[in-house]
Amino acid sequence: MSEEMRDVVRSVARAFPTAIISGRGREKVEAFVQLKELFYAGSHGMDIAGPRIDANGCQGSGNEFVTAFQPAAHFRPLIDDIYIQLQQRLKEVPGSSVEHNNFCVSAHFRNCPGEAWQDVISAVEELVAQHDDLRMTRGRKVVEVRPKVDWHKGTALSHLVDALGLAQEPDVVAIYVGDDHTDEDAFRTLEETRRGFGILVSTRAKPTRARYTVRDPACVKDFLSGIVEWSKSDNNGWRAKPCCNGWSMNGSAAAGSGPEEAMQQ
Ligand SMILES: O=P(O)(O)OC[C@H]1O[C@H](O[C@H]2O[C@H](CO)[C@@H](O)[C@H](O)[C@H]2O)[C@H](O)[C@@H](O)[C@@H]1O
Repeated sequence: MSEEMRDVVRSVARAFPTAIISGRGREKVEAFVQLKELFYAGSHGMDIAGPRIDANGCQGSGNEFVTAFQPAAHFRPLIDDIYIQLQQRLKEVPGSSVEHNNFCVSAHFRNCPGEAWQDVISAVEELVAQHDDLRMTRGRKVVEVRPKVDWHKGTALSHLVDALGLAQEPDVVAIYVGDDHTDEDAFRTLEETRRGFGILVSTRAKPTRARYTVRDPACVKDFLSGIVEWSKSDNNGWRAKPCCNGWSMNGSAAAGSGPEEAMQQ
């Protein structure tokens, strides 16, 4: 993550509750992003943590994160075992690699020569077939083993909205930005619950449940900067709150339009 992107994400998180929801293990994402203002959901949302909140609902002064929710915690021993087994099975497949993401395991084939990627998929399929409580999902040049629980990036997003007490708030709009196949779960959830909208990051036109598309991370940064500017305007109802669940108000009032208008700029 560039420093410019980190700065703008920090500014967004200081204005509104902001989360990173990723397929990676949570601590990897935290180490990569390095922002204590955020909520983090690793393992496709199966490992959720956020900043410590004090009794008044304000963000505490410490840097420590509070682990808030791990809906597949009991799967951890099985996932550890699957990681070892997959390493064993794929050690002869050139270019393959296996990654432990806490509550799921990724088998990568991005660097496989020729048709070797098919061996990766076959190995994962065979392993998953031996366990009724596991399923295989696909990402970009990666297949993953996940617990068969009804939990994904979309349910994690809904959980955060509920847990932060925002579900009943009028005029709250959740915005989810993502570029991966697995982000479609969150786009779909927002569309179905009408809690907000998704933004797909892609240079190619493709089927998506996201309402909008932007080309690349530079466009995402511009959009987030627009959100930060809008947050300073009188149109932002959160400005009336002294503090709330991990964000605090700062910056001066400025004329601005809504998030959707920022999207279209
Ligand atoms: O954060 P997400 O969009 O949910 O991505 C989750 C995956 O992230 C990592 O894979 C991605 O980066 C790899 C290179 O570092 C690339 O080969 C892969 O195509 C990308 O999806 C992570 O390695 C995977 O385990 C996660 O599933």
